[in-house]
Amino acid sequence: MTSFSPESLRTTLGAGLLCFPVTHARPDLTFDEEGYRAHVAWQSSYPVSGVFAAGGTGEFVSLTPDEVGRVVRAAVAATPAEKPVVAPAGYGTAQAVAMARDAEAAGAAGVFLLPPYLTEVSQEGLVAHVRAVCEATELGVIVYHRANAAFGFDAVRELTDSCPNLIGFKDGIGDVDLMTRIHAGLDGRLLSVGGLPTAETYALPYLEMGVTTYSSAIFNFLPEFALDFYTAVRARDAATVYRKLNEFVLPYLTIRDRGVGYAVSIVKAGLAVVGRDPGPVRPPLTDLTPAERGELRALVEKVTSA
Ligand SMILES: O=C([O-])C(=O)C[C@H](O)[C@@H](O)C(=O)[O-]
Repeated sequence: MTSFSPESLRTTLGAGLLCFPVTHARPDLTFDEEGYRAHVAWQSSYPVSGVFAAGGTGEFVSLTPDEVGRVVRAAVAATPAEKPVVAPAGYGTAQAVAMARDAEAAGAAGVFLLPPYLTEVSQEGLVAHVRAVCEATELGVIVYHRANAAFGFDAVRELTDSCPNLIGFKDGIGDVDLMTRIHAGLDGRLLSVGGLPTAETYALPYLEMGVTTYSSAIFNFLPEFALDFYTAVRARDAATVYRKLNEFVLPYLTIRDRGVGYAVSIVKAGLAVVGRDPGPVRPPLTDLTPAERGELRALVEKVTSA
């Protein structure tokens, strides 16, 4: 059982960088639990504020519900007890509710609610979906504003009024208007999380909208770089942030943007480049080509030898 109340989870997560580990796969695409545990143990030995198992970067969409349970339990086992592990929930409402319940049983400290699968959704339906998940668990819940789960401000306010354990809002759309409304209108009720692909790109301007933390996929393979970047953001050290954007993040985006879905594939490639190969991505994602991996290697070597 977790020692984190929804309120203590909100405060803890907001105080540092968030770790979103990739999910390790063997060449035959089965879950490589041993490799995953070693990776999470390494990642959570750094001063991150929380570990989000099997999120977008963790290829949630390609895992079966049974595998999600195994990944969450492996993450809980590999993470020091004082750090919260947040478990994913998603697909339709019934499946998301079942995952939220299992998160508690697995020893997770919170639930990360990913967008419903496939269908278009109305604001009313989205509110009912989130409310059902919040009511199914005592854990703090963070919703992911992305794709078809595009919340309007009224829906967010309605949910904060009716769901005391809704603690966080992660923006994966780049919705400046909404993030400003949440910051200005909800008086810190929700933890705002920066969650766009390669979140470092937006971290400094987002801080002005009360977004004190973000999910760093780069942290998977360049933890020191990602933590130094986060420290510079929180210190509002714009010169350092822009130097680091120029030396690594922006050229990295150029490689990432060569392929659809590469925001995740490039992270697994980055780990392979630093000698910690997590195995291939699962379909429908595709791996970087050898030439693209070579470019990434040159970029990583430049930033690690500087
Ligand atoms: O659900 C996820 O895994 C994310 O969206 C987090 C990523 O880490 C993203 O913020 C990024 O690519 O930096």
